[in-house]
Amino acid sequence: MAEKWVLMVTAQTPTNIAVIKYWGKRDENLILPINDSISVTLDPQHLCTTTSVAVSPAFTHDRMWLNGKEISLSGGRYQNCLRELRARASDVEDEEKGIKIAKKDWEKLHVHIASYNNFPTAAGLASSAAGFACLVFSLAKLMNVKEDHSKLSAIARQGSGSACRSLYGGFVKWIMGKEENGSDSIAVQLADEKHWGDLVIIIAVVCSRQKETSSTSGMRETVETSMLIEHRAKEVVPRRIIQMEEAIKDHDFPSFSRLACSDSNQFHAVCLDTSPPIFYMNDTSHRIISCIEKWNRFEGTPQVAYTFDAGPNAVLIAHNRNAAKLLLQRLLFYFPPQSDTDLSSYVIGDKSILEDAGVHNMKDIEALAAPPEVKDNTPAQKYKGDVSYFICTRPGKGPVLLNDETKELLNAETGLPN
Ligand SMILES: Nc1ncnc2c1ncn2[C@@H]1O[C@H](COP(=O)(O)OP(=O)(O)OP(=O)(O)O)[C@@H](O)[C@H]1O
Ligand SMILES: C[C@@](O)(CCOP(=O)(O)OP(=O)(O)O)CC(=O)O
Repeated sequence: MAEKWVLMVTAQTPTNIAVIKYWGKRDENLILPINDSISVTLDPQHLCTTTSVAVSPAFTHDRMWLNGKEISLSGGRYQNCLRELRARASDVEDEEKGIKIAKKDWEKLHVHIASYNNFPTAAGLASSAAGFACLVFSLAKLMNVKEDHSKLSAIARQGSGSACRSLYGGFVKWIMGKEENGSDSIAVQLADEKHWGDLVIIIAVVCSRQKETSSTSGMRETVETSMLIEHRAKEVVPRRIIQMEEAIKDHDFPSFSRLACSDSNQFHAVCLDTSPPIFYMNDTSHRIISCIEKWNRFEGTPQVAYTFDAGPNAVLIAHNRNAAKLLLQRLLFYFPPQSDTDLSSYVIGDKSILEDAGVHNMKDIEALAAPPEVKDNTPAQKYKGDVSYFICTRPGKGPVLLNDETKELLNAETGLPN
């Protein structure tokens, strides 16, 4: 009877978008980068991973289910995270359930992990970042690992580099570090999500199919073949990191925007400088860039920043709600949905921006006027159906424990997926 218990923890972790990009490793196994990077954590209300982890003497081996399907934990990245966590586990006691786990028992006990992403996996929406951050955060709680978030970030980093930045909310810097063992390659919070609460983020999901070149192999090929990457890592990024930290501290949107857009463009330029070249953006991505650039120039000062990760999806950061409203009107004007699409599934997340934009139904989209920056004599071309959907969100908080039993992904008695 005593051996039948299951102890479980459930947590939720956000994803993040880099505004100064990580691209290139100096150590493939430990996942040590060749430059610092800075990201904005996205509101977990709209994009997040939920993970339940459980331990029981009845479990015969470590197992994991991702979005309902069992996946193998034999990969080096999962193994590295599990090993690092087990090595730091402490005594655990649950008086209510009469459970006592001694520190040394963790080496023999097995865990079950069930995780769910509320957005497409491996589609360039940083599922690996939220996923590994959540795995490490929830297991650390289960195993009573008494280390701070920065130390945990160094473990999440070994699952996926960008995951280390998802251990914090708001604005986060991943310090590349100098040590060979990676102990100083950690994430730190620059400012929390309330610091610059005016920012509104709209993601244009251009394509949610799985991508051709993963970030991992893409950056390896860049480091091996690009001549530009060294200049970027050594000369350009260090200066941009200092400027970006200043811009965030001072709420200086024009600098923030110029740095974020330039850094995204340079990241895609080093991808193009890779042999064979890597194309992550497509025609729709390029059209979105042109639309933002034209508008920012017309206004004389940036209204919106754009940034693209290893895929065609655009992440657009608007200065404030008014800029977000004008942005959404432009996006819906150029990229209206297919006629059979439902507006409520075309713009998801924080739908209040849609209200601000005065768009309540498909007719309102058809009635949108061409933006004033479009020259009168050239009719604006529209690209119906080229965007799958838009997600409206904002900067958000870091990982949290969930105490709501209805959110648990594993059965409290069997430890198997619900
Ligand atoms: N919730 C999760 N828990 C644990 N691992 C996850 C989770 N979600 C994704 N992963 C891991 O991350 C991998 C996907 O990472 P990949 O880098 O290919 O895509 P992505 O993170 O969505 O895109 P990108 O990093 O370019 O933004 C999955 O195959 C899986 O191994
Ligand atoms: C373009 C990026 O999103 C690259 C992310 O790369 P990953 O963190 O997915 O790569 P691995 O460390 O190999 O798992 C830029 C960024 O997030 O900084």
